[in-house]
Amino acid sequence: MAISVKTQNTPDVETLSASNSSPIIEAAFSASTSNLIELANTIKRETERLDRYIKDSNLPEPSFDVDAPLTFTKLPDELKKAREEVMRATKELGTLVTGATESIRWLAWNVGLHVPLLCLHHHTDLLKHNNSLSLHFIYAYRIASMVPLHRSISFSTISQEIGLSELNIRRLLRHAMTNRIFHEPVPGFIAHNSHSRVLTLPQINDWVGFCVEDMWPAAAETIPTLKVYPEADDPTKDEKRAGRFSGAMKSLLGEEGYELHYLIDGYDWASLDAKGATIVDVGGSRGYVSIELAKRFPNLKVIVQDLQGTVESAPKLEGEMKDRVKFMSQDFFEEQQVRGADVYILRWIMHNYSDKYASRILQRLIPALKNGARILVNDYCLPEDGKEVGMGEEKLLRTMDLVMLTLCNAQERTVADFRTLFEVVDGRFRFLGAVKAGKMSILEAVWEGGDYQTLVD
Ligand SMILES: C[S@@+](CC[C@H](N)C(=O)[O-])C[C@H]1O[C@@H](n2cnc3c(N)ncnc32)[C@H](O)[C@@H]1O
Repeated sequence: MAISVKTQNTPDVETLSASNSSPIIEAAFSASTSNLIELANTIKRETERLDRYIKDSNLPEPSFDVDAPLTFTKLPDELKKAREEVMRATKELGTLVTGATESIRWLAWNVGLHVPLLCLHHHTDLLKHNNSLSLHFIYAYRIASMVPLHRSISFSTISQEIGLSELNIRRLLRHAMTNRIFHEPVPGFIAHNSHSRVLTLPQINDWVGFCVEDMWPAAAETIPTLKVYPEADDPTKDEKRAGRFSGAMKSLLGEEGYELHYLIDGYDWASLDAKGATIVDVGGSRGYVSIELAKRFPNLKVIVQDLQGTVESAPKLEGEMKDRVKFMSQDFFEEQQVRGADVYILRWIMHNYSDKYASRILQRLIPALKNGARILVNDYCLPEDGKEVGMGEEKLLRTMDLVMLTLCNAQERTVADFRTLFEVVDGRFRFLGAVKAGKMSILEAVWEGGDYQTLVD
């Protein structure tokens, strides 16, 4: 399937700085700045739409109550935008009424009072250092699982259990409460609310641990490290941290925009199914993408590849699924063993590596490719100019890019970066473009070199 792509002409630095000082651009910029009433009206209008939907559908109201739903209700497509608008406008209005000086002061200090927690931006809010401090305490001392769900517990009991002074427990937990994590129903006693209960979920706990114990210290070291190692393109290895990172990333899977149907419905698998195509899921983990594909398309044959340990922990399949979904160990930095497949999928792989290593992954595929073979990359795509996605989503993508630098010496890429990567690896790849699929994109290239036999034999 050919995917069309919008070509981008990136202005060079001189053009940019010249155009930045242009009065026309400045006028357009200030005209596009929302005023307070407009923002407030947007919040009111869109909140009313959400509220109406919740009432009409007899859904529980969002609240901080301990038994309140832990995620905002799943919305029909036409209302998803309303929720995004409420989050965007609330944040913008808060920032405007805070003013530039106070905004920057408190951004650095990180009180973040007007920033909604656990909304679209919660990934980035967890990175703020004072929020990280109180969250780190809760994570490191397992406070969320120590507090009974429907009863309160005193600071002094916690103090006896964990051997920290009551003073320090109180100040750390009362800071967390300013972020709506726990509440103090009577002085000296804390109890769960919905935002603290969420910390008892294992994958959210992994996410928080990964933010406060891996990303937070790593972020503080990033600039000093860049001064010593300006290239920053070799992958880092730490088994314990890699495990927590993987758990944290899996907690994203249930979230809006990451669901598998975006990949399954976002590509023409039906044509491949019609010809009984073979798909190789490179770095396919325990096969959850491939198993879904095989369930939906009964003639596809899928080979899931990963490192030995992961393959050994893959689920044992039964019946005809066992015949169509195979697991094999394959290091993607070694020559690809499955020759002549129709499609090689790289889902959530390339963003883990700098260009130096991502290009090796593509190179190792080449000896196995037949003419016309497709390479599908399912990954985030950075916006080219900040205008393709909303501010919230752009923040998420740009933060993810910094996280990949901080943690893995890796990077997110724009569509143009992916195109260049394929072209630089081998001119016989023809890059076909990208389509947006939820929060990620599906990028496609076709191999127009000879068949693997002629290359290898
Ligand atoms: C971020 S996960 C992506 C998993 C899966 N593709 C998905 O979409 O969820 C990266 C996967 O690459 C695997 N991996 C890491 N290094 C590898 C290597 N050198 N060769 C093959 N697989 C590797 C990991 O075990 C893990 O399953």
